Amino acid sequence: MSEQNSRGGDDAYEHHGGFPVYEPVKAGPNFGRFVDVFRRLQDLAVSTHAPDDVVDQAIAQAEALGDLLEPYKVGEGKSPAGFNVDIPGRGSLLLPPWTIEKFDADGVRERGHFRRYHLGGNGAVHGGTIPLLFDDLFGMVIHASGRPIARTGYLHVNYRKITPLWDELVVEGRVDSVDGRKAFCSAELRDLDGTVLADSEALMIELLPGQP
Ligand SMILES: CCCCC/C=C\C/C=C\C/C=C\C/C=C\CCCC(=O)SCCNC(=O)CCNC(=O)[C@H](O)C(C)(C)COP(=O)(O)OP(=O)(O)OC[C@H]1O[C@@H](n2cnc3c(N)ncnc32)[C@H](O)[C@@H]1OP(=O)(O)O
Repeated sequence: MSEQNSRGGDDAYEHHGGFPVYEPVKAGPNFGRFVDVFRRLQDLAVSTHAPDDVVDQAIAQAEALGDLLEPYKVGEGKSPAGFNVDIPGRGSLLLPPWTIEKFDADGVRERGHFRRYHLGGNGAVHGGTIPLLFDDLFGMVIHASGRPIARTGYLHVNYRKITPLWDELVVEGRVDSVDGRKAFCSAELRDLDGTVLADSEALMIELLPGQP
């Protein structure tokens, strides 16, 4: 069934701007573990200082792994990475390993942690990782609200406290108001005591037909 957009259109193509209509790519039973193994390697790649011969062995083994996987490369929208909401970070290594707790029209909440890979300085999460979390959340907020596909016009982040690695944290966002194609959104990142570590406001702009 097609849905109406803010201009009253009801065409499925219009709903997706210039995006292709993706079919869900279901992950196999071992894909979550596949992602976990690579997350461990990402952490180790940025937290080890191994002797040269060990680095040489790691290069050889990683190249062998690359050769194993290379024949299975697929285009955008054809890999389970990024499309499986039951896997932390939807199975995408770009995203931190957060899990969706709430996904409905009045907002989206996710719970998770940052890892060594996301280190900035002096034990804190890298300041560029937090906008990534918010930006992706706002994409899902738009999707959950039933609005047509949108891109981020602006994303403002206030860093209120140091965000720690490894601690369980919660992020929650919603659409606050809508003006034609423009959806004004907000979100907060909190620790489990409820302290706000960062908050964000974003303008999500509905794509016109054919816009990439
Ligand atoms: C991916 C699928 C995964 C599926 C998995 C399954 C479930 C998950 C569910 C959902 C998916 C979840 C996540 C998706 C992933 C990521 C989401 C993040 C989204 C992004 O990460 S996306 C990348 C960063 N994003 C860009 O790469 C945008 C580059 N940009 C443009 O592409 C154009 O900019 C465009 C097309 C946006 C607009 O262009 P345009 O020409 O159509 O429109 P125009 O400029 O006229 O603006 C219209 C009105 O917005 C006002 N306006 C514009 N910009 C403003 C600003 N900065 N400040 C204040 N107002 C602004 C104007 O003033 C006017 O306002 P008014 O109408 O009142 O005059």
